[in-house]
Amino acid sequence: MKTIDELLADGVSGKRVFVRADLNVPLADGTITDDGRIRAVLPTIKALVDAGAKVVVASHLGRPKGAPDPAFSLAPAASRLGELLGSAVAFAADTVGRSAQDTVAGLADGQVAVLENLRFNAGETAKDDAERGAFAEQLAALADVYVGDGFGAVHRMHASVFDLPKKLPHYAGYLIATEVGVLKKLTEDVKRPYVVALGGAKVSDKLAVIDELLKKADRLLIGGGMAYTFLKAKGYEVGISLLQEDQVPTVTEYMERAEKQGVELVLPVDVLVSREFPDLKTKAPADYTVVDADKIPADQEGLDIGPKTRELYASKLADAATVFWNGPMGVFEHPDYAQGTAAVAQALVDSNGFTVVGGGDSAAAVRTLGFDENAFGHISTGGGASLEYLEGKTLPGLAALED
Ligand SMILES: Nc1ncnc2c1ncn2[C@@H]1O[C@H](COP(=O)(O)OP(=O)(O)OP(=O)(O)O)[C@@H](O)[C@H]1O
Ligand SMILES: O=C(O)[C@H](O)COP(=O)(O)O
Repeated sequence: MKTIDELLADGVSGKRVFVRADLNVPLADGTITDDGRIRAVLPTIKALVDAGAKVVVASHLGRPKGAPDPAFSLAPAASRLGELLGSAVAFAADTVGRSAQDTVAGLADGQVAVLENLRFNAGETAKDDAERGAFAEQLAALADVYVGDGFGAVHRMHASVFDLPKKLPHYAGYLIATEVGVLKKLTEDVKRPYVVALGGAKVSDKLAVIDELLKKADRLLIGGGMAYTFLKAKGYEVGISLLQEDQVPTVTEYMERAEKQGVELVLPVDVLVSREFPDLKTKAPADYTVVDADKIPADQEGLDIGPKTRELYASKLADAATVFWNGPMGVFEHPDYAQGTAAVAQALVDSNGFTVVGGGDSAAAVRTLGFDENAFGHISTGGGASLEYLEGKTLPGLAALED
């Protein structure tokens, strides 16, 4: 994989450099609640600015349905990027249309533009190679060189991640180089016990990873929205909790395999349940109760791990030599449901092992709950991406940069 240092050594002054970043930041009412992913790509953008490149930054945000949707505009991320750079950043109101073309054409050397959300175009995420390729062609017309630095999205077979680098000279940015360097350590000689904690809400994406983790980890702790598919597989009532019903047989098989292979698969023993999802805007006190994991009422949903589980998970993390944690243990955006996530974060801070936190929301949770980033071995910007990397999968965005 050629890195940005080689590009800089060759000189990029006056060249249009397309930087595929992951600016998929958490937003509340249009305000960024954690800018970690923007800060993570700054070294790459700054180096290009200093070298006199015309920097064209592109990213997705959320999961809009292939058409413009103001709720998913990248405008807040563009203005935050400008603040962090300390200079104005141009913003194109579309991704490949007239606004993008004019904005890029108007860039002076050392200036930065951000394009509107890549996923406002159906071609970005299209399954059809030709459709993706056609969109990549339009993106390629905006640049001379490609720098891949959106680590959080490298597991996606998307036009800007996979097809575009094939059409332009391509390099890996500093973030991708750092992320791969650290995660590689977890795939090569991992120190044991190796404990993996999994939670979050992207359950269908992440359940598949367990298949591979069962071969690698000594202990798996399951929390967050992921836990309820396991509790269901144990035959428990999960009420209206997040559930991947079609995955129940697979999860049953995982539990059997874990037992056979001597991998400890640890599930919540108690949970915080409520009749309603909390108000994340007002953060009004939630109306919840603590119940044992086999006593979830049919009309309620599990929104965090309970106090007994917090203690149990902390004890299961205490002797770990290596920890990988992806996905909050509960709806941490509301203070009443942040306790499980905070307990796991604290256990990592207390650990003497090498600790890695992966995921946009997990990283945001750690920071918004007031933990010092330096207390962790590494905070990865990729959730699904880091999990799939650990799985040993070929990631489209890395494969394209290696070509
Ligand atoms: N029990 C639960 N029910 C519903 N949502 C939950 C539950 N537990 C956690 N969540 C939600 O999971 C979300 C984070 O999940 P996600 O899988 O996206 O995490 P991540 O891996 O850190 O991020 P990413 O994969 O996007 O980088 C949070 O918004 C949180 O509120
Ligand atoms: O948040 C993430 O994990 C990345 O930005 C990728 O987003 P996606 O899961 O919507 O592809």
